[in-house]
Amino acid sequence: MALIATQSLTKTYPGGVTALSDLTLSVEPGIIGLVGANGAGKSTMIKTLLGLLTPTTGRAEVLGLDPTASGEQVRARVGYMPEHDCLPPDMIAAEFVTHMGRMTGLPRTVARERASEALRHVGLYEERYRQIGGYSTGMKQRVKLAQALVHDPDLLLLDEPTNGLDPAGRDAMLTLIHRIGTEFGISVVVCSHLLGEIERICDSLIAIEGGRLLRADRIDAMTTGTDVLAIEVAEGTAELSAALAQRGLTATAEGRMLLVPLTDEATYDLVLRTVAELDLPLHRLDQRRHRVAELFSTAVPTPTLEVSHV
Ligand SMILES: Nc1ncnc2c1ncn2[C@@H]1O[C@H](COP(=O)(O)OP(=O)(O)OP(=O)(O)O)[C@@H](O)[C@H]1O
Repeated sequence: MALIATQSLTKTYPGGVTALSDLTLSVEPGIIGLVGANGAGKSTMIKTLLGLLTPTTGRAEVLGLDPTASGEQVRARVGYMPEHDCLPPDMIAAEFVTHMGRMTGLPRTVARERASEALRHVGLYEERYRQIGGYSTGMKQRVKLAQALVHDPDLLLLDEPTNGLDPAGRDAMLTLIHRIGTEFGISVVVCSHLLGEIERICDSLIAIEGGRLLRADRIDAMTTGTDVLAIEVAEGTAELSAALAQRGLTATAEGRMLLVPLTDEATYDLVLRTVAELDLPLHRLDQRRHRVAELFSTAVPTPTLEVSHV
């Protein structure tokens, strides 16, 4: 069974903005990145999956349930971390998370135990009796994550969990999300406009732009090998390029690398032989892989979408 599936999902807000347009996708359990520039429709997608927004047309399915018809059942099995600050500053973290547990229907003592456990998982156990208002931004994000975990969900929907964090805080949050996804066996959908940072912790990606689906697939399927061979030598790049040309291989320079078309296995041998004959120190020889960022580069420029350069 798919973790999440949508068929022609479209959401137009009353003002006329179409935030999601004809989205059809299916993703398997795991850690899934929902990536797109600001305004791409990520939050709308999350709220639709939770049953908080009703699709204008089309349908969604989460854990085999229709969130429009069975919103409560979906929310009983899904934890949600909203994007914006929504924490009561005067409340003690342990009380707040317990309260959120009670809201999901847990008995008082169970909710209290689960709250302590969730706060331990996010690294706030020692600080759990402090008022939330005195917490740092990173700690507040962790409380939001703890309340999403308190009822032991099967799926977490995290809306921009690294928002407002410095690079070290972002790293720590991503490591924590990865741990939750891998060690606890909970599937996670993590929204971000920063492709580079979530790409490394996710198994799959849903890439959207202007409400339209660019691609939903496993990351390894998006980064298959290209038919280009990248060669880097410590010195003698021009010399190598000329020698390759003599052997019928047209090399294009890209920074310190030479790129040659990879027609078959013989191309590797030809390059290796040429490098050896010229006695050049070879730094790198590998088949170029597609990068996830290429998904976005063919579409309308998205200045707010930061991509990794690997
Ligand atoms: N309640 C609403 N009423 C009208 N338009 C809305 C509403 N919420 C969102 N939108 C619009 O829908 C589009 C998608 O917004 P959404 O918040 O889903 O995008 P996002 O990818 O989550 O962006 P961000 O990262 O900035 O939150 C935007 O053009 C936004 O202005």
